[in-house]
Amino acid sequence: MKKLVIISVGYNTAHTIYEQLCNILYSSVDIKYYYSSSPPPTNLEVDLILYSSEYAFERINFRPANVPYIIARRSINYHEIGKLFKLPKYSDVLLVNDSKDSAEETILLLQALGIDHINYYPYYPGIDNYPKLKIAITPGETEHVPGFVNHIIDIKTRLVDITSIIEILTHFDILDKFANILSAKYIQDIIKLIKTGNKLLKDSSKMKERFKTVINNVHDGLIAINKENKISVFNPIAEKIFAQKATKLIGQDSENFLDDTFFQTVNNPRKEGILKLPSHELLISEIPLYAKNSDNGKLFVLKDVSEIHRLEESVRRRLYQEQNIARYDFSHIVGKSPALQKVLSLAQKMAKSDSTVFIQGESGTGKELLAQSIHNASNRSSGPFVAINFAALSETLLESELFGYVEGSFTGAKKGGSSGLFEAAHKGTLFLDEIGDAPLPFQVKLLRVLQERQIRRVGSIKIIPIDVRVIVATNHNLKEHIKAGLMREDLYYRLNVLPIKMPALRERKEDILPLAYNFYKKYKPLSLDAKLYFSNIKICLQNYSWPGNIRELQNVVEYLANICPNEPPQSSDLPEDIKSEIFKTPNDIIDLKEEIFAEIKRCNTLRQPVGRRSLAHKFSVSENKIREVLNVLHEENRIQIGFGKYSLKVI
Ligand SMILES: Nc1ncnc2c1ncn2[C@@H]1O[C@H](COP(=O)(O)OP(=O)(O)OP(=O)(O)O)[C@@H](O)[C@H]1O
Repeated sequence: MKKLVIISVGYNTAHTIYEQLCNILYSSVDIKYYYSSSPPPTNLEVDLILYSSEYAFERINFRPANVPYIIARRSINYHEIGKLFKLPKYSDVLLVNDSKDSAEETILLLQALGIDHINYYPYYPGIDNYPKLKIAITPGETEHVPGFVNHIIDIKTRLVDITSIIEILTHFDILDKFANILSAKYIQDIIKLIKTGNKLLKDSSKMKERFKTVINNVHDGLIAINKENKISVFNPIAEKIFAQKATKLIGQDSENFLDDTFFQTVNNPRKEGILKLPSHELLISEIPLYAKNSDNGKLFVLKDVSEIHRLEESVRRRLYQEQNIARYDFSHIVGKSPALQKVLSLAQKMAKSDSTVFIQGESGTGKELLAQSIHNASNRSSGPFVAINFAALSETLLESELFGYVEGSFTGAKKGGSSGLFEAAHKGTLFLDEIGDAPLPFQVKLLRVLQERQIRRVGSIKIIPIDVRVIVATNHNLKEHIKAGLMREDLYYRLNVLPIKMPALRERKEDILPLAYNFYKKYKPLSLDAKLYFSNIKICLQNYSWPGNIRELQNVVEYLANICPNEPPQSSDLPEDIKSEIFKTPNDIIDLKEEIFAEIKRCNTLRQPVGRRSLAHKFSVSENKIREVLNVLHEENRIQIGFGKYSLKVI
């Protein structure tokens, strides 16, 4: 069996990389690992050496003659970085690693991933000038964290990234055999990441959004070409980008598929460039495979440029939220339906007052968007907008998070104590989301604070006055909650001062298409005309009940933009949930459908006029019923619907 040796400075890194590679290669390659305090024997038999970093390569003097080597490119351990999102903006932290280079490299990597709301200060053994900070972040090197730090965030050892793993597989000539496992592992990693994101969902749904941003960062197209210039890897994202199946291309000469323009794009010293395709633009990076000792082909990493813009936008948006700023105002609320316009005009009046607004509405109808808009139209707009989600905060955390605490008030309390979210909202607006989920014992305290407009930090006797405008939101029927003993009646009446109800999307069908166009333009700014894009599925979108409201519509548009990036989707391309609901046709329509279809066909053959009115007359049903039947036939792609007497045609 071929032998691979991992060389690293510390044990943690060596062991983590060993586990990662065993997971992929266990039956085909014999893997061993060594590190500075357990160096490899000089007579070691080895076919390939993997140095964990440039630093390990320089530091550990193990260079057997004629043995090829790879210096690993390493990526952040995506499972762990959720912890960093919880740090407030501009936190000063030490980034602790085993060397200057690795500390600086980790900082760059984290920043490149969009985690740039923190001020990082590198720290490593031997450094002589550093701030004495309380928080340290380290990728698995906890033993180097200095004693004055009292909060260590271990984001665990960085893993070998997919491009280096492909280099290793190529070297052992087993890339073809493992390509599938590799992409499966890669996908598994992403699935794990999504699972972590789901766990965090309990903490906050916003956290999940941020996770998604990171997941998207690893969703790149990959094409590998071996030294004979044949395509050896063509991952699912590349399949989508080029609308080609990997099974057709693997083993083919790359020149038969990728033309000169593709190769010219990366023919520059940076090995990177933008390729303009008719429907979108791609950022292509070329990575030589196993370049150190011999040419073993190359890997191309493809990123959709509009996707990069979208990610940047979304990271920026998250950071705004971090700063307690309301990002949206009434101009961001899309929709002209009378139901929505009525709500907006009421909300604009409410914005001028300082009384508590009580927003009721199903999940995903835009309650937070409305709350932010009210804040921005109020005379508190230059003050903070602080959102608290009761569904996301555990009962034990609530009090300290909201009211703050003093040093020593409970185990784990920070030195010097901390202010709470009520104080953070001083002179601004406090948005209490999912108020129906606030635990009963806490409701008493909340009521007192709302009445007295003053708080006391946990463990303190000092009273702090607060000047906040309160907006609450709920998707529950709180009167039912009161009956069920889940909500205090006195709190309910304290909050229900200016009630306003966000209508569900199915109650304002006129807004569905404008919203869909709006989201599509955001996802694919360079693509097809939005109206044209949705032309085949307009009726389906309008007929669906949208239980998840605008958030669900947003997701469906994103889904379609991925599934049908280059051509307008058909009704068959819609997600299963939607298809199963809208194609569930009532019996009377099924009974009529075939007869009406036969009648249209007969009229078309005889070149006789046929329209809604004549059909309603012939079958003695209302024109509305005929319209429903025609819509079903149209969705089934059996007829075309136009205008006038000859408007109906069998396809
Ligand atoms: N009228 C609208 N125009 C454009 N985007 C909208 C509109 N309404 C909602 N959205 C978008 O839909 C998503 C869901 O909105 P939001 O978070 O405000 O809903 P919510 O009712 O507060 O949901 P939940 O009850 O689940 O917290 C957000 O991304 C928001 O920007």
